[in-house]
Amino acid sequence: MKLAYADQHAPTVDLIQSFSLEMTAKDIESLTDAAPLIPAGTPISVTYLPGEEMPARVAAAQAVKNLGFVPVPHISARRVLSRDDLQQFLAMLDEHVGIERAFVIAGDPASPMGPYEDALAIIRDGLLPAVGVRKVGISGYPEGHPDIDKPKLAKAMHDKIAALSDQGLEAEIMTQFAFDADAILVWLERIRQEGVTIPVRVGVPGPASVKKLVRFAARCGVGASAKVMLKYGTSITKLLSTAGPEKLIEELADRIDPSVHGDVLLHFYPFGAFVDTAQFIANHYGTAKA
Ligand SMILES: NC(=O)C1=CN([C@@H]2O[C@H](COP(=O)(O)OP(=O)(O)OC[C@H]3O[C@@H](n4cnc5c(N)ncnc54)[C@H](O)[C@@H]3O)[C@@H](O)[C@H]2O)C=CC1
Ligand SMILES: Nc1nc(=O)c2c([nH]1)NC[C@@H]1CN(c3ccc(C(=O)N[C@@H](CCC(=O)O)C(=O)O)cc3)CN21
Repeated sequence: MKLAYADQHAPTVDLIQSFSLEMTAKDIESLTDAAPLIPAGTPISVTYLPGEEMPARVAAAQAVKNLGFVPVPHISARRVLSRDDLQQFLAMLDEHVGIERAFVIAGDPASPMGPYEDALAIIRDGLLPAVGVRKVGISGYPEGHPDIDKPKLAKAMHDKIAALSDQGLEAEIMTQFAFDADAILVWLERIRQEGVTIPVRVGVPGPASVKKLVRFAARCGVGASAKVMLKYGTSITKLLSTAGPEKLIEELADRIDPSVHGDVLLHFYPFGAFVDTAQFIANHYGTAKA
């Protein structure tokens, strides 16, 4: 599938082809409204946030599937209360949805709420292929992680890729969102030098008020300094103004060299503004026909 890239600047790679999106369990109505704007077959992640019930997450994945998209349920290892709970969640997804993809992440709790310490523990448990999962997303941190040092992140990435490969599963990286093209490009180059060849979906924010961007950045441990936000195309003094990722995407499209940065796609984080994000993508990059 190729999407038309409507910008004047011809990208060196077709960065926007087959982008992915993210929703929460609360976004089913927005997903339904936005569906005509989104190409069939688009992967749509369903987050695993605290305070959501399992059936709501399953219903969201079901809506994704029914509307013609590919559900990518998230599993937050440290938030899983027991192996039974995880098995139940996966069985519900299998029965009511039918999933071929999932995304595994440790999660923010400082210590595990159940038996799974990290994403690797979920993968190693082997429950995913048993319910038909064939492709698994893992994290990536273009700007590093505030609480996990670089060697630990690199080791975790390699261990997860190896464990997925051992089970015959495909792997891809979906990164934490970032505002800084330089940081993203340097990180991509580094992981490729370290031998990571799997596709990377670079996480970018959807259009949002500067206030919301700064709030989410603080909450997620992402840099949003005055300097970085200026490069992104806005100013942190204009808290109520809206900023989209168009400059960041244009810069990435101009500068990504597949021989250096590998296979790179985009993943949009709407932060609650799902319809606005789908509209933004359709407006800027062409309505998406397979
Ligand atoms: N990228 C994203 O979209 C999201 C990221 N997160 C963040 O991801 C972090 C790590 O997840 P993964 O990259 O899947 O790690 P991971 O499961 O691959 O673990 C890597 C290493 O970091 C340690 N670790 C994991 N979570 C930690 C935490 N909260 N505090 C301190 N050490 C931790 C693990 O024990 C392991 O040694 C979470 O802590 C959270 O901050 C959470 C939700 C979404
Ligand atoms: N470290 C870390 N922890 C996370 O939980 C996290 C990340 N990183 N990176 C990005 C994703 C995206 N995440 C989220 C978290 C919350 C909403 C959410 O609650 N949205 C609200 C409205 C948004 C608002 O607060 O204005 C909603 O109702 O959907 C969405 C995405 C969580 N994520």
